Amino acid sequence: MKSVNRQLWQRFLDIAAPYWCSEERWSAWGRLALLLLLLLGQTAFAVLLNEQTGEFTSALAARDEHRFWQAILLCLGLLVGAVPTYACYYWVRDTLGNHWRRWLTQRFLLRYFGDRHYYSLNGLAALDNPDQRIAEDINTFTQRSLFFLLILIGATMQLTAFSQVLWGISHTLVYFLVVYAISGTVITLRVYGKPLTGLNFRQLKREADLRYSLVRVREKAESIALYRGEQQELQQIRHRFGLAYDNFRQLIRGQFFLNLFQYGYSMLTLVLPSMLIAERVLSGELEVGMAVRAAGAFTAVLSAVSVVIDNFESLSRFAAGIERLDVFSHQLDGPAAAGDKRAAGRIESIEGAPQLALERVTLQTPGAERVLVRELSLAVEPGQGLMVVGASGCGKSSLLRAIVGLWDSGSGKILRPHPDEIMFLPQQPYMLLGSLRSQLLYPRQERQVGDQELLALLERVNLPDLAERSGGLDAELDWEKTLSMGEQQRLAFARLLLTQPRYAILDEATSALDLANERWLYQQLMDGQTTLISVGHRSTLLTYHSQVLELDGNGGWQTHLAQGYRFEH
Ligand SMILES: Nc1ncnc2c1ncn2[C@@H]1O[C@H](COP(=O)(O)OP(=O)(O)OP(=O)(O)O)[C@@H](O)[C@H]1O
Repeated sequence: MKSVNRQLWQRFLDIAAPYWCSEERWSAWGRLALLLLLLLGQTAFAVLLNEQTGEFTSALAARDEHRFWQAILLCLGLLVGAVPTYACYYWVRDTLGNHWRRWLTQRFLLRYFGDRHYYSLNGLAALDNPDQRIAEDINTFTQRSLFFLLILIGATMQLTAFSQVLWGISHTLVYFLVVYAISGTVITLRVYGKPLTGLNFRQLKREADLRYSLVRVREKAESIALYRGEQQELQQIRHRFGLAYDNFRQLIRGQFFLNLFQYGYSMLTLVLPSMLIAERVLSGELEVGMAVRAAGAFTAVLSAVSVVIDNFESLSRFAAGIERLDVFSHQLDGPAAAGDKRAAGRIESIEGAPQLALERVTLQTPGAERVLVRELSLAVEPGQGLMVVGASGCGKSSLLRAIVGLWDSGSGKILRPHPDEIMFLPQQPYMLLGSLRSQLLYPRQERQVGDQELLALLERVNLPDLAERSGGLDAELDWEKTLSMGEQQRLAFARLLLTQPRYAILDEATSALDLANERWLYQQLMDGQTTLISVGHRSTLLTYHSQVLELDGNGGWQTHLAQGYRFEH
């Protein structure tokens, strides 16, 4: 238990500490200091109010009108200061939490998009739902961290302030409290600690899985509708909901036993302090008001020493969230940090080379299940296009992935020009959410290109009326749903013509087009300075390339001159 807790504490620090040392540290520490001041104010007001409550109760018992009204007036005066102190406390706390969340989200996002982790971590079994971790777990982390930090500090202040009051009234009550609180905390941690944290961890995952399956239905609505796959989807979503539901049922059960313990523990204290000092009040040694003060101080000290017990449910949820963020953070630090002992080696990458070349490249699938290409060496000189051919599943797309650096399992060396000089067109074009203008400029939105040039570009890819019928270059539509696959492929080609990279890698990028359109687009590309590397199943494409690389699917390969090559696939 001890080592688990220490680990958790370390994990917490790993995630939390960078913000407090960052460029925002001064405002962060400033806000925290203000919060502590406000907390101190809260404790002071609580002590003073408790004192005056005892005072006017004693005044009532003594039927002393003057003393009573004096205490009431003082109480009201204290409230004038207490109310804004309490309200400001929450305002400052939540503002600090919000700033921390912004900073931490930004940091995770940069790491997620850096080194293309969003791609390499995709589908990793150890890392479910990174989206939920970024959108929700970070928010919960920052809010809960402040919440617990402050209640711990608040509890310490409360303990210091009220235990003095209580000590002045009765030593027995203090001794009793210490034993009572320690035993309660130990029982809670021992009995409920692990199971509740585990259940909360699973709950977060299952809720995220459920949401993801619903998002998928929204994204793939048309395919599901065409297949009439509603029953299958419904079953799948029900299954995921069932898992979340069952886990939550277990959580409720665990929570029930925790509540039984918590309420038994705290309700006993309604009578215990009065029982322990009753004799001294009855004998006249203490005033009645003292009993009220003692009860108030007792409750305050008890809630201070019982913070773990009282907040155990949310603490276990917090611990589960820390674990999820910690795993995510380690995955973002790279495979070595995440403990990924991949069987295969890595293909070395050299960027900024004058031309594309492969030196003794052996390419494997990411999990090293299959060797797709063995010891491949070739160079693609400028103007000398390469066409990759072979039967379906032999590894053509995978080789292209390796060429652009997405896959690197294997050995050998790939030399490639600077990434800005290469553009990849996948078979399924990516249509971003945004205007027609941003589709054309993607992925470099910052370029200043005039409307006339963009309209001319649309004409060049045989989409002359697209802007007009869509409502102009700035119209925002769901392009993936409103354009046919062939139109999307032509739009993607327009990006290529606009960018005019030195190398274009086309993975069946014209598969949905008729031959005339395909010929027209390739011809446009040939007029520029772009060297092509294509995967395709049509022999008509050979014309635009100088060499052919043929893969046999078992690691074997052969190169041929494109001219005179006989297409067999
Ligand atoms: N992420 C992955 N993990 C493991 N294996 C994969 C992965 N992606 C693809 N594969 C496997 O790698 C092999 C090559 O796939 P690839 O997509 O490169 O084939 P291809 O030659 O482009 O096929 P097609 O002509 O049908 O598009 C296939 O057997 C495929 O199942």
